[in-house]
Amino acid sequence: MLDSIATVSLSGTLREKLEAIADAGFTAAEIFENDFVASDLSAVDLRLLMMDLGLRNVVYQPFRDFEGLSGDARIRAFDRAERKFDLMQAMGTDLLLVCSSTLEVASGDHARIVADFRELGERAATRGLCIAYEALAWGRYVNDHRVVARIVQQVGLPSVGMVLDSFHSLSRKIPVSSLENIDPQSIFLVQMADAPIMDMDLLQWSRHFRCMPLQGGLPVTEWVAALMQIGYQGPLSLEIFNDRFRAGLSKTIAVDGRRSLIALRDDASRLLGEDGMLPPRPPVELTFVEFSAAQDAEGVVEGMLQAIGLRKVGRHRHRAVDLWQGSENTHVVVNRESHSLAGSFGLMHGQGICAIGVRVPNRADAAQRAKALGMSILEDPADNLSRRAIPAVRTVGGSLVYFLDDDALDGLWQREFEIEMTHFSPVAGGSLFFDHLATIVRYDEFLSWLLFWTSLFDLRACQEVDLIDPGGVVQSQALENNDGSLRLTLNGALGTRTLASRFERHFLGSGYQHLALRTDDIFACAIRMKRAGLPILVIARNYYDDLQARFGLDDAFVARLAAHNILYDRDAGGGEFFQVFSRAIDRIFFFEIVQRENSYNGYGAANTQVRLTAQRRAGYASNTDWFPI
Ligand SMILES: O=C(O)c1ccc(O)c(O)c1
Ligand SMILES: [Mg+2]
Repeated sequence: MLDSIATVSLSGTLREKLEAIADAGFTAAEIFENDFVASDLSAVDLRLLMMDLGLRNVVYQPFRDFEGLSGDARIRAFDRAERKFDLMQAMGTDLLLVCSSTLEVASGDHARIVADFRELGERAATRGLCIAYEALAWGRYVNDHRVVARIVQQVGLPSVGMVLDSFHSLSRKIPVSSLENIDPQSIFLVQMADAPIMDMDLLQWSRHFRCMPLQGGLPVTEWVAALMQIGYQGPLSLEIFNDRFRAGLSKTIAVDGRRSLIALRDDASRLLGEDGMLPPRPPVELTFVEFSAAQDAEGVVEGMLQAIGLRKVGRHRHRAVDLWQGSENTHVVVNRESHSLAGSFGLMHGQGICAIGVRVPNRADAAQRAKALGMSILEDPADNLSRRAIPAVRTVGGSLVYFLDDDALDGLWQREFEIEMTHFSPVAGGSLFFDHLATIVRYDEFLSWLLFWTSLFDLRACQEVDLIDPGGVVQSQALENNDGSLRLTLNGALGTRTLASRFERHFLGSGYQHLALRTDDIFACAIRMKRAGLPILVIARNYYDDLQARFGLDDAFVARLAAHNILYDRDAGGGEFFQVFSRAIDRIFFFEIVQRENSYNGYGAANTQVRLTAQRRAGYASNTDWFPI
């Protein structure tokens, strides 16, 4: 099958778009009319450029408001089509996409529409060209691919077929099973787009929020599986109208597009019970996080870890790297090597998390999947703390994810570190476990991050929520695996005045903004942190009054929460959530301590405006604080 993408999906000039498309490994492209009209390339230039780039021109599109007209308007529509045929022959494509009419003056009479397409098909055939009819979800009379299939069948010409566009069909909830009745020979092109589930006007949804497969919530995998099952072997072509893609880098978006199609085909063949084309998504669990602390002469990172209640348990045998633990299986590496990836990362971004390690069943398979998805793999990074080769993948923001399997983990810490505490015992107040990692992502990279994680690992994308920062709105989406052993949040700001955007400016890009550690006793932890002098984010009194009214909490409990600046949330099932935040290191990185009770599964979104406002206030506070945020 050809992998294709419509030029409308990317930013840039037509030439830039096509170069990015070819570089990403696509073998075909759709030429969107507006891109051609605005270009200084002639149709012949375009043909030569695409030939040079090794791209097949699968379609010229869209041809609008053609069918159901009468009199002069009909004659004009055919004249317009002939001009497009001239262009197509010069630019080297044999397919014109005709999307269903939105015109009020047009007729919806099927016999007339069939007659129009028969005549258009006959005229196209004399030039060796073909016509593909597409039902726009908001087409005035024709807005369902089942109707298009009937019309195409009635036209009965080999030069007239259909375009199936997953968005138009799935946004209208047309059952995937309807594909079973379609003759695959009549499908001239399949356009692929996913979209987040939203209840909105179809045209607006389509023009602004389409996204790539694996970035949205439509059943696109089932859709492709159904197409495979009826024997469709033509191109799959991404056609994505998305505001963020138009603002993003064409190279990045094109690479994402290929990644999305590779994962989609693999998922679809697995759904059909066939072997996949790449190793399957491995189950994952977060096993360590690594801080870059080469520039941290004052030991602020370690001071905070200590105050929170992690314990330093060992030192690397050959490197300036310390090992900390919060529990038996919660490892935090503090890397003070300046001549290292961690050191370079710290120079560039400041102190923070430069790598994480995840446990997978087989590290080579995980690396092979990442590679097949076009991700950058370091087979054995120089920073690897082990003498065994441990592959790592580079995230969208440049930090690393190490793949560790049981073989790599076997004796890893004991072998490589001088361990002072062979049997880990937690400090008073109990163990600390990884809860989640919050990432700040650039607005135009949000969907790239989403695709990175969902194509690589088996993670569920939760419903996106809007967080209100005093400086603007932040879009937030959580990704989590089945048992919660890997939880990530992606947070992208639309404006430039939020805490998230300040992070971007100080950090220079996308990265981890805070690490949430889970305790079984938040009050004990809060007392310990206070004694240790950890600067805690101060929460305003109004919040606690509101909390009491909202949940009917008793005075003593609310007083305890307030005394320790602990935020509280409760879900419909009686699950409870407690959160407390540290101030930030270098205006960038901070810690959150949480406690989850009764299977609370959220992230305290209801508290986020209060937290972000407190952080904003702290930002104005005097610089005499330990870590001014
Ligand atoms: O939004 C549109 O107008 C439009 C045009 C062409 C397409 O193929 C499509 O899916 C949508
Ligand atoms: Mg389309």
